[in-house]
Amino acid sequence: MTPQLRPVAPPHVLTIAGSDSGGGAGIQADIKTASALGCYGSSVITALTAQNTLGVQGVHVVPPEFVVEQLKSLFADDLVPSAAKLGMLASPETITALGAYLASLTSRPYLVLDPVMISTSGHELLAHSAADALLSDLLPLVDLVTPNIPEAGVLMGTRPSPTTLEDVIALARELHPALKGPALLLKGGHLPVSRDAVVKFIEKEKIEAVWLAPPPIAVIADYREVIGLPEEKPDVVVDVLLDGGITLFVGPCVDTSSTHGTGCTLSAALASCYALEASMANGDKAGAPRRISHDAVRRAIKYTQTAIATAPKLGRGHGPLNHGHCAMQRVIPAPSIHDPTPFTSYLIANASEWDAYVKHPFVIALGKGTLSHEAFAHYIAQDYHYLRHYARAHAAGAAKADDMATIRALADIALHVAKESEMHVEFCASFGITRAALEALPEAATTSAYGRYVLDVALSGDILDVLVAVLSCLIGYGEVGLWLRKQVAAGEAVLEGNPYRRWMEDYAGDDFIGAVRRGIATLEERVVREMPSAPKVERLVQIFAESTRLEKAFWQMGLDQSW
Ligand SMILES: Cc1ncc(COP(=O)(O)O)c(N)n1
Repeated sequence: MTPQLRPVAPPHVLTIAGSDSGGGAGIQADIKTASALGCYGSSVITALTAQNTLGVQGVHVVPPEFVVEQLKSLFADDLVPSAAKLGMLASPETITALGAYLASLTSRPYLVLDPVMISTSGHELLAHSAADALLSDLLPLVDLVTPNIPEAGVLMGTRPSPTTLEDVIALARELHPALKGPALLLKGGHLPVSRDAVVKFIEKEKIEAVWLAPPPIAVIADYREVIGLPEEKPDVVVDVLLDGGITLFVGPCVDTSSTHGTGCTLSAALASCYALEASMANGDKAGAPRRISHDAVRRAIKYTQTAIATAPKLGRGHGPLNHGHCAMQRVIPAPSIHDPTPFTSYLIANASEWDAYVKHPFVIALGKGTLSHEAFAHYIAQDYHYLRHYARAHAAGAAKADDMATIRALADIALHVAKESEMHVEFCASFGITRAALEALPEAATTSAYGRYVLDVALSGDILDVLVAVLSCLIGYGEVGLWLRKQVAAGEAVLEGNPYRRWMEDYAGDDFIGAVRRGIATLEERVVREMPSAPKVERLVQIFAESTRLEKAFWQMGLDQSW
């Protein structure tokens, strides 16, 4: 199935950097990153490099006036980015020209500067003497700067050679005020350390750490100490964020030579994650806070790490990263004020039987009060059976969730379903079917097919599968409830004297609609967090379409009173 592209404007992220003919770093890495993270990428090119995984064979610097001309084309009230990253700036003249242009803007995009100086292959991409121009002309305008340890040394005018985490943090603390403005993310990739060292440090200094690597296991560390073993080997990379406070981002150290373009990728991911968050908060308008959240930093680092860990082995030297590992975000944008529930909208748009389900003849007859008692009684008794499976599916989902919010959301719905089933018992009583008779009634084939499909997905799938399998029923009934309410207002359905009035009011009521909203929010948050791959999205689309088809068959079973 081909996912439909949805007409939602993605946040715009600009890269001001050099071109890498090899495609692993510079402009090429940045645009791939922006696209993979669901942003629109544009570029202002400062230099062309003849480059591959082995090294840089040549550099052709773009005249500074032409760099500014490119910027003017974008900012001429046409393609104005909400965030920009600056990478290889090539010359002090370009830095000065860029600084003057950016300072002249009435509203600057959020700016992330990766002070690229030397390529991984050892080629000088910006003379160290340009550090002064960076410090005086550009850094005061920038919101976040992301040097690695050697680049931090050049900006400080010293040659520090930190050997411990303490040294790295001291370097960050010394450099930050010298930058005169921007937040600092000092990347620790050049000095992997052990998890033990991180734990000791954060406990001693009482500072916050965000663990992207498996967190340390205290009893194992304790055991090592007791039996006198040396500390664990250096297996994590610590990036230090100074933004008023200090936070360590601790990620796994991946043993690989595929690291070409890592700095470019991370800074582009930071600009993208900022832009995504700003678009969620402010609909991509000016006035978003010029401060990147720790969650956005965590997401950008996580994206980059996965790109390193899954890098294809290309070329004979330092290979490029795998930028496309979460490229599905191109078609499923993050929630924004334009569309707060893009993933749910996407699932519905791809479920061809959605309308046939929510506007089924059973529903129409129920709204008019013309549905036969027998048809409704058959339906409600089977729905009682279905709800057992449905409640179990939520409980299975709660058992698979790994965070309290999701556990609570799913357990709440399981409980809600159990309560909802009491309405069925009461309805059945009014039709002369006792609770005992109801429970003894066999499941119709359609009930088994649907109930057990949902349960099967819940037991065999992951948490996203569960959330999607139960969604069609949850939001479909809310949709039916609200649609019937509108039909009543339009004179197409009736409440007065309708034997199914309570059913209609329950599914349009605040209690049920609140559960629908919470279900949608849980799914949308999860999708943003997990960034599922394109094949995973296809699987989710298929699960939703299948449960929608089975929902439609369920109404039909009621009409036909079939077993
Ligand atoms: C055009 C350009 N920009 C930046 C880098 C730095 O990337 P790396 O340090 O991974 O070589 C590069 N090699 N080429």
